[in-house]
Amino acid sequence: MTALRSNLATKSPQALFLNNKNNNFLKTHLKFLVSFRNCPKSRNPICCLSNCDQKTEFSNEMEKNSNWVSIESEVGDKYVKELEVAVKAVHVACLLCQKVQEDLIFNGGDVVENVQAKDDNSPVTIADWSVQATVSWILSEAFGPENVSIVAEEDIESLSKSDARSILSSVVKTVNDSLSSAARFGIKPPVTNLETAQVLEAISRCNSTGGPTGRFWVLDPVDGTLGFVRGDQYAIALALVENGEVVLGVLGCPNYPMNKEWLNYQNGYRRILSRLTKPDSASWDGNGCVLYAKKGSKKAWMQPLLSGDKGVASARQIRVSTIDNPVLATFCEPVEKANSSHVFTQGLAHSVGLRNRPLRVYSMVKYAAIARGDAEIFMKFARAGYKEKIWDHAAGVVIIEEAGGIVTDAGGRPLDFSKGMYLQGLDRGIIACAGASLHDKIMGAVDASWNSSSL
Ligand SMILES: Nc1ncnc2c1ncn2[C@@H]1O[C@H](COP(=O)(O)OS(=O)(=O)O)[C@@H](OP(=O)(O)O)[C@H]1O
Ligand SMILES: [Mg+2]
Ligand SMILES: [Mg+2]
Ligand SMILES: [Mg+2]
Repeated sequence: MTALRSNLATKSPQALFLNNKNNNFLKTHLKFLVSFRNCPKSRNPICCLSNCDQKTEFSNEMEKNSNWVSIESEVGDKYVKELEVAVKAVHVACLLCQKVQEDLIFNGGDVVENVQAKDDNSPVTIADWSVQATVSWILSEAFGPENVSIVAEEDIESLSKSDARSILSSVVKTVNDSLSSAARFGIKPPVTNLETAQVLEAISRCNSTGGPTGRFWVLDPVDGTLGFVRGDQYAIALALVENGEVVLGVLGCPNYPMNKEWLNYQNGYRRILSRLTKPDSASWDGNGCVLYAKKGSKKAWMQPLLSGDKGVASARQIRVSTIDNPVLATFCEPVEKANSSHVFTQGLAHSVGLRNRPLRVYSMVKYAAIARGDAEIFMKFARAGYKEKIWDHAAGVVIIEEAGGIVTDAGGRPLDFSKGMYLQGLDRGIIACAGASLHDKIMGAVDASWNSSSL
């Protein structure tokens, strides 16, 4: 494992609200009775723990610490528990990442030590491994390890080597710190801290290779690791695939606040700095957001990321933009030219009349921007031979689709999540749009410019 010394830093760096229809979480996990009253803020029925007459020690602790807002649940009965657990796990993971990122960028965290290079020279950090271990542990606890199959990005090969002892102990500490404060999300922490072997086991348990049948989770513990180490945007992406179809998607975007203006800041370092130095600023709405959707519900939701001790609002529905005129549309693409051809998309943008500057943002935050209506088009054209991985797209695709958008390859076919860890058979690139009319225009432009491109 080689330490990554390249210029990573060159850019400087609830009360338990539960819908009363589907409080499976309480029934299956907390094992105590609840009563309901109407929440004045959300007008939804909320779980009123203080009225419980069968409180356990755990529930008392939960009440003290919990500021969890749960699922606005018009999602139907299927996958309710899966969605609740997934959203909670992503909240926990977001807070974990925020802490590690702040430590890395502002508290003198050791970049050389804590950011490593993989064989393909892409970065991996203690946050990537820690999130993978944490989410894997939470899913296994909730559903039983024998029922949980996960396809995820990271493995333990390099982490298990003798020269990685220090980074491994940082991962173990980060996982335990994160799980010990997970009660605020209604997750029961481990009775005692996880041992190193248990953390390694949780990471390596994510060794499913996916496929066309059965059920598996798809996890990108930190998507946009480069953005993460540069103090910029990144995402935590968790999806559930059943019989080759993405049925749930949850996307945590810790640096993408509810207020979209902050996304346009060109300097990620400053964006985070603002959060640290201006917590009371009127225009600063604090933390990031968590988006989620269930296939077929025709609804996608966004919750504010909970910072721990603050009160919270409930989720709100999100919808793609109604803009269908390319002149007014904004398109997103990867920051790194190596990940998608900026030259090709520039030509294409010109040919369809896109005038706005492209929004270059790391990670699946691009999918989030389309789903929230903050941008209209996402294009990714990787170099020939690059195989897109399912964890880089699964959660984002279902969220955009349920928010009213369209995601296909450049041949107009839906992305195929049934062929293992790669998006096999992808035609040229990925195009996500806020609506059918924009999508048609972009598809036409791709066909017109493809043969003259060098891709
Ligand atoms: N060469 C190449 N071509 C295409 N795609 C690649 C390439 N290398 C990496 N990746 C994958 O891209 C993920 C990050 O994608 P982004 O769209 O966020 O790109 S960028 O960071 O904004 O440039 C990134 O995800 P993470 O590893 O989770 O950060 C990779 O899976
Ligand atoms: Mg990724
Ligand atoms: Mg990743
Ligand atoms: Mg990676």
